[in-house]
Amino acid sequence: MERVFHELRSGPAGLDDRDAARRLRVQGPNALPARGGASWPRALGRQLVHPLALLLWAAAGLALVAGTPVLAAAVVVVVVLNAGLAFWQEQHAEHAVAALEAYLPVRTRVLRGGVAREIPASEVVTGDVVLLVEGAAVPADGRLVDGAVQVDLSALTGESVPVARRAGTHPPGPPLEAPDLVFRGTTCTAGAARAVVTGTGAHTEIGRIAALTGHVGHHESPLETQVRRVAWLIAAVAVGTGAAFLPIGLLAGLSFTAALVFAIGLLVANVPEGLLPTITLALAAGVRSLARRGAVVRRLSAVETLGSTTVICTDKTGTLTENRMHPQAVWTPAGGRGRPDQDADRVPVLARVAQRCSEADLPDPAVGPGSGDPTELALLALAAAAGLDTRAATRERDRRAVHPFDPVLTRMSTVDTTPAGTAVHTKGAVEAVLGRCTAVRRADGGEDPLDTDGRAAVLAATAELAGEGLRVLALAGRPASDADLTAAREDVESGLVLEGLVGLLDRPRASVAPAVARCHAAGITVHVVTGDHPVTAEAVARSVGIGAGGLRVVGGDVLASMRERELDELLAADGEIVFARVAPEQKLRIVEALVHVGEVVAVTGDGVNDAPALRRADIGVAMGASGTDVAREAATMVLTDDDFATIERAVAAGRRVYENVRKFVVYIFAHAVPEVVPFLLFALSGGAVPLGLTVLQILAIDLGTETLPALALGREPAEPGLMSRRPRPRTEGVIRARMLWRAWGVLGVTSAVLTTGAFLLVLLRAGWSPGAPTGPGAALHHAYLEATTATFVGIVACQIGTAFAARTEHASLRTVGLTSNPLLWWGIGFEVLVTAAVVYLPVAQRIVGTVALDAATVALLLVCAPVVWGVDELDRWRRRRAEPGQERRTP
Ligand SMILES: Nc1ncnc2c1ncn2[C@@H]1O[C@H](COP(=O)(O)OP(=O)(O)OP(=O)(O)O)[C@@H](O)[C@H]1O
Repeated sequence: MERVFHELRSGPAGLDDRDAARRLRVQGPNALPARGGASWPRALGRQLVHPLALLLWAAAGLALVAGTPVLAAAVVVVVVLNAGLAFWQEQHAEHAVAALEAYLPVRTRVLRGGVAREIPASEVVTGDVVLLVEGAAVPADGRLVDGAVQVDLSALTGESVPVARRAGTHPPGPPLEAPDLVFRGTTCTAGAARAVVTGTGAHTEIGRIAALTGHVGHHESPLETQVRRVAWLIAAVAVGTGAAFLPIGLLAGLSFTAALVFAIGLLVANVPEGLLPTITLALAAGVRSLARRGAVVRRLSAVETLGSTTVICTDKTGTLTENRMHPQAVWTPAGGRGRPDQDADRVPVLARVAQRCSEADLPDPAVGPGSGDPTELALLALAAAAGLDTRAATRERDRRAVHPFDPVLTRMSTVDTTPAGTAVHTKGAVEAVLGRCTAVRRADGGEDPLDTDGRAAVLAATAELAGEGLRVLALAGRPASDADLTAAREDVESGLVLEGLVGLLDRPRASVAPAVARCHAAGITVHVVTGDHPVTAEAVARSVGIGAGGLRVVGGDVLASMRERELDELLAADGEIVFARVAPEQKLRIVEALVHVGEVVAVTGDGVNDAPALRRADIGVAMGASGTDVAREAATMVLTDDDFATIERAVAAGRRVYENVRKFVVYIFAHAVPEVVPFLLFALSGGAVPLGLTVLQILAIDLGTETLPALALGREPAEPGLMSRRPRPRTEGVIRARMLWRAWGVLGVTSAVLTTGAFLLVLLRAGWSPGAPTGPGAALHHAYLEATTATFVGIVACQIGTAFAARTEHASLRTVGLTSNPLLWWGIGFEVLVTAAVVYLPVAQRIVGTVALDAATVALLLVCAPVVWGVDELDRWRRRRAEPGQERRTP
């Protein structure tokens, strides 16, 4: 041991502050090396060669072979610009996820100059002595110098069974198997130990495993998988339509080259190559805005699952309540109920137990801010108010043995030296302590045996306090002998004398009741899963509105005796449930049953034992402020403020992102109809009606005018009524039949009628009749160019109308406000500029085949925008009237 300290120029008291600061400057922060910035060319390259891009490259090749270099070049421009945009979107998304780490600073406890101190894990240096406790992440590689812990090495070895590590022996062998070494990236699942840091940052085992450094990588979410499939389906349809156009075009009298050019145009226009990156970016934007509001989502794909949450299983303490406890009531067998500040005679006996049986530190200007479990802090406050010495140092000095708080036993005991001799001190849940008592304290300090009446009196007092929502703790003690120092826990915690009860008030957070109400409106069921007393839990649940439509209370013992089928039936029935006195392991059972009955479950947790339930749930929610590192690692989402209301906000955000994806899918799909109809008309009329749109005009729409409004729709604020609808069924695809009907049948057809009408109107105005020649050199050629330009401008105008229509799925545009998405206005502004350039700039005119339009025609075309929007607005109004309240759940 001395050797390792000597080598690291440190000691059992750790480093002093100046030495640590110096080492930090020399060694650099304890951070893993960032991923190489040089990977961007590859990322960009990937966008150029993904399958849809390859399809477009093939189209460009065909265009070249067909002798139309302008078209080939245009397609290449489409591919390159799209790749650039996709690359930018992906980088943006990746940065958003990487930046999340800043919201979750990992802290760790170290000894500096002999004093325990909490510091950011990034400031740990070699030679630091780190204090490892249950639930803590190991911040750096080190060697244990004291104590023993169980560590979960799965991040390094893949082996999920925790292994024991203890100070002492250090036989030769591979470091990962050394019995006294611990590693960064692993977590302690039990025990307590001190370790001296031997390596930080890149000089750790995990730092060496380069592959692990990029763990924030992007896995395709179910949403993206679905959309990718749809994109492929549409690509296949596009290829099919293109291929079908070839013979049709030939039959209608086109030359082979012209038919091929149009076939390629159709294909390029309809391949939805920009869809996927737009979705990734929308998810990332969702993740970023969530992080700013207290919910750090650790996977992009979780955002969409969040939106379909049907059940939230929440803790009580800290999540529904403030986690700041105050002694509100005391009760002693001799004196009965009293208030701690008024009935001073009842306090001292309780205070003596509270003073000793604790691991918390009250805030003290001389030592530092307080720390520890709020229950213990409240009891210590009671002891301090009674004038007892509550300093941790005094407590440690007098302590002879400790049996730590065990969430299954729900009690804790210590054996301490006191002025009156050695004594056992026990505190815990009333049932857990009362069962170990054989006597109660009399007013004169003597003892009375605990008989049935005495027991009934204690339970009645407990029920009364718990009914007021108080957390009730029983305090007990007895004189100890030397045998108690080494005796088993069962024996130490036996023959106790009950001193009395303390009722602690932990107020519900003000934000919770409204959030619960919003969950109910959104069709989400809220169950409470708590280790606390059933009556306390029920009172707190009711006070925040949980169980407004029926509340059942199920104790951990009842739960333990239930068969799986019974549990399934219990959970499938209506109403909400308080699971009380639940052991952490039972949480997993509840979550599994909920998943089994088809619910989408979000579950909260903070302890080491909660990790399996957090992993099993669809959304595991860990507490960032009070939870353990182990719970954070297992969770999908970490709440930086531990507040239940944040979960509800995250669900709302999840729903919003999902709906926004649908919005831009509607928008992107809608333009296919007005683009394809001119080709159909040409083919079906056997060439009597000339083609209403040129291939390059289609490309100009796809490229210049469409992308930005689609991106803006991904940022659309929440639509009114979003949280008064039922959760989306897990099986429901992002693209629904009704949505396609809206995109193609309503928006698409309206646009097609308008733009084709405009095209024919311009031709007819110039004296055209079906079959009249319109090709180069013909008298009607200029009118024909004017007419195709009108189609082009018409489609852009229709898309502007579509963008406004797509902003809401159900509500009217009035309810969201015309200006509530400024990004969309910017997008449309850009769209208009590009269109004007294409129509009026001579170079563009030459390439795209447009001619300048007169003001009257432009004015006429602009009317298309409000018409398309208006038709959809009417359709939404009709749907809202046809199904009033169908989307709402009866409360
Ligand atoms: N430090 C402690 N010492 C002794 N007993 C305790 C201590 N903390 C809690 N208890 C008792 O154990 C019971 C269960 O506590 P536990 O911490 O498991 O519940 P919880 O997790 O705080 O509740 P929730 O699930 O609502 O957050 C409490 O009702 C209390 O009676």
